[in-house]
Amino acid sequence: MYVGRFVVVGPDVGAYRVSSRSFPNREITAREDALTVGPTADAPETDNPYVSYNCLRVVETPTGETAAFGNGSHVDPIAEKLELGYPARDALAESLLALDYEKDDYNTPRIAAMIGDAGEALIGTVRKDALLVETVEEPTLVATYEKDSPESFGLEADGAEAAASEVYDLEFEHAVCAAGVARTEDGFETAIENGD
Ligand SMILES: NC(=O)c1ncn([C@@H]2O[C@H](COP(=O)(O)O)[C@@H](O)[C@H]2O)c1NC=O
Repeated sequence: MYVGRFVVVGPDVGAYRVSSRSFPNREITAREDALTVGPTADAPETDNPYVSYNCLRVVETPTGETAAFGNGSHVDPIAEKLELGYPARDALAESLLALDYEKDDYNTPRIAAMIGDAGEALIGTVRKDALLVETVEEPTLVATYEKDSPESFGLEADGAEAAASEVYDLEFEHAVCAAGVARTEDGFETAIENGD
């Protein structure tokens, strides 16, 4: 099954996977304050605005650290609103709605998730027909296609590296790269899985 990009999030661990038919030559790199999806050195040039973006950011909010992740440029306003102290629900809903679903051939939804340092976790998506933002108590998945409403998902990983490799290895077709994030006693740890 092809579900496109997806996030999984629970109170302690989260992950984001890029699956792609149209632009598989991509990788995640660690920048100073973000994990970024972008083309590999040998990738053909593209002007597709949805190919490169910060997919995961860890920010300081007025109440502690928070990790935000998703499938596009909405991750930045979500992170910035969380830094400003917006309630997590509002940061997700306002940013998803402001940027809205992608105006491509598939009306691709935007998906997002966050984990706060007290274990508060939320997931959200904006589709052509809906805006959904939910608090989650157990690992939950939402994808761009097919599984496009949040559903319970048995993520077993208990660390960032394990989460990135677990979602990368899932059976869903056209895996490209993945990021993982986990809450630890010393703040959030992140990890990247770019395959072989
Ligand atoms: N975020 C991404 O990495 C991403 N990659 C591709 N897209 C969009 O999804 C469309 C379909 O891509 P694909 O056939 O690779 O699933 C692309 O034309 C593009 O508009 C993306 N946008 C949302 O998921």
